[in-house]
Amino acid sequence: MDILEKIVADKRLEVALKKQLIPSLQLEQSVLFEHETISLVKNLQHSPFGTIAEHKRRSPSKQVINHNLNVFDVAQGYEKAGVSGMSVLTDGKYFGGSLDDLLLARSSCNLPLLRKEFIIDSYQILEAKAYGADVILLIAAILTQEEIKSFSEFAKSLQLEVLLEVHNEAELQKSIMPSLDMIGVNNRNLKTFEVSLETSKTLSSYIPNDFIKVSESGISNVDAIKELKPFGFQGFLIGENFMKTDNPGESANHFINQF
Ligand SMILES: O=C(O)c1ccccc1NCC(=O)[C@H](O)[C@H](O)COP(=O)(O)O
Repeated sequence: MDILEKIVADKRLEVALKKQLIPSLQLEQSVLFEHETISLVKNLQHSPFGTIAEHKRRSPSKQVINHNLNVFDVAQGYEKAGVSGMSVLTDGKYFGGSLDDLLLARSSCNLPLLRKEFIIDSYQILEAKAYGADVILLIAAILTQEEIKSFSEFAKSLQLEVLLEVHNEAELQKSIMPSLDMIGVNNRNLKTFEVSLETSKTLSSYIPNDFIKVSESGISNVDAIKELKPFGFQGFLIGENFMKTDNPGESANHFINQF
C-alpha cells in the first residue's frame, strides 16, 4: 500500500467514526450560519503574484516542518503580507492539522480559506462549510469521475469554490467538468514525493481556459513563479517554504515584495 492509499484508508475510518459522533443532520445545522463566501477565484484573477499560503506543521515527505507556531498569528501574518488566500491542512495524523485550525484561521483573518484535506465523503464538505472554509480541495487521484461530479456540485450548492488537483493527464481528462472553479497541478508525486515544476508546465496546455490554473508544491522562490506564469498559472500554493521559518507571514511578505 503506498502512502496515498494509506492516508485514504485511515481517512475512511476517521470519517465513519465522526459520522457516528456528529450525524450529518446535526452538522448541517451549524452550516446555516451565514458566512458569505470570500472568493479565491476573484483574488487570484486580480493579483500579479497569486500566492496561496499554507499552514502545514508536518508532512509525510518532510516529517516535521514547524510545530512552534500558532495558526492565529500565521493567518494574520499571511493577510498582512497580502497573499491571495490561505490553505489550512486539517488532517491530523499525517499533517498535524485539525478543523480547529480552520476555525481559528477563520476567526483571525478575512482571506479566502481552502480546507486542505483528503475528501472522500460529502460529510467533509459540510464540515468545511461549518468551520469557515471558502474553498475545498478535491484530489483526482483518490476519486472517481462520479465522486468528483457529486462532491463538486454539493460544494457549489453550499457556495463553496472547488479546486480540483491533478498530477497527470489521465486524472485531468477524467475530471474536467463545469462544477469546478480551479484546476491545480500538484508538482509533487503523492506516491513517491518527487517534485518537479515540469509537471505544471506539461499539463498546463491541457487545462481549458475556463478554469483558473494553480501550481502546487515545491515552489521555493520567486523565479519559480516567473517561470510558471507564461504557462497560464495564476495561483501558486506554497507551504513548506513559508512554514519552515520562524515567521511565515514575514517570509510571505518578503516573497511578495520581490515581484
Ligand atoms: O507534502 C507532502 O508530503 C504530501 C504528501 C502526501 C500527500 C500530500 C502532501 N502534501 C499536500 C500538498 O499538496 C502540499 O502541502 C502543498 O501543495 C504545499 O506544498 P509545499 O509548498 O511543497 O509544502
